[in-house]
Amino acid sequence: MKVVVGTRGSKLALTQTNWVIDELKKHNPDVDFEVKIIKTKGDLVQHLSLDKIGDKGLFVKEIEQQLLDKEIDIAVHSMKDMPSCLPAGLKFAGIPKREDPRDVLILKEGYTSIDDLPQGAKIGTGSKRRKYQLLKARPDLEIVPIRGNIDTRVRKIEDENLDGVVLAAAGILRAGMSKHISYYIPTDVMVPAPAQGALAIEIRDNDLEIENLINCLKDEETEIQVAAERGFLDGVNGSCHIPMGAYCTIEGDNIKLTGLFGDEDGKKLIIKSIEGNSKSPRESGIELAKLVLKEYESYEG
Ligand SMILES: NCc1[nH]cc(CCC(=O)O)c1CC(=O)O
Repeated sequence: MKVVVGTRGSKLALTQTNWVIDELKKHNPDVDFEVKIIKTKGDLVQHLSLDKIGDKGLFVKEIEQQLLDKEIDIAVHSMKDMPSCLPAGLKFAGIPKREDPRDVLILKEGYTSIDDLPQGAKIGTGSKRRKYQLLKARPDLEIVPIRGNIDTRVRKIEDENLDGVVLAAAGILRAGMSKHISYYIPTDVMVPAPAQGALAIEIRDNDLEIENLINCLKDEETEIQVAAERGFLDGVNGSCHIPMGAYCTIEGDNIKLTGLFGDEDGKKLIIKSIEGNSKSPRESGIELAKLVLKEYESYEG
């Protein structure tokens, strides 16, 4: 059997895709895998701020079309880049074990955490979720909008004379760049993006053969976390124009889900947690979203 795996061409996307293929090969030594790199709209507008172009699915549409057209059999993405709804005819296969969900600071030499940054230090990030949570901890910081792939963003510390940048631990770790990490931001200081650190393996929804092939990678705890966090995302109808995040932890049959939601300019920023059952994580996400939206409507500041 030959299986074609579609992916974006960024270093992170290729690393993630090769990881998936290597894992699948361990369980299916007789299958031939081929990587097909696909350019997406998101790759073509690297210079624009995501806030300005940001329709959902910027990095996935072209890849999904190739799945539907049977040009590829599997697409590998970062789950956090996936819109809530997949096109008709596609679905997620089993979700592999999540990488570290936290955000990290990559800082200029000498600095080691949020607390020892000098007054007014310049930190680069294009994400409102990261920006307003950083400002909550350190209102004096100057947040500088940046974009680009991981290498580019790390390089901007020197090129744009920043004191640091915020990135997902997962991307840095997968890219083998852990030595750059100065500080892991605790999830109670910075709520991660929904499903940050998890991979999405997308397939045709009637392709049983491929679905079974991927089942060996499935991690049940990750699937529970992703269902809860993406339930929250759907419930608040989140986008990249507002600060929004969600993080789920599991203890036995119980889950704890924390959601973050705010307005475009960070004046309202709500963080709320609920407990729920690990058998109905998505329902907890939707319930938390309702509670957060209610609080948002009556927010006094
Ligand atoms: N928004 C781009 C993106 N999509 C996935 C990751 C990192 C890997 C992950 O979160 O799974 C990144 C980079 C980042 O946010 O630092």
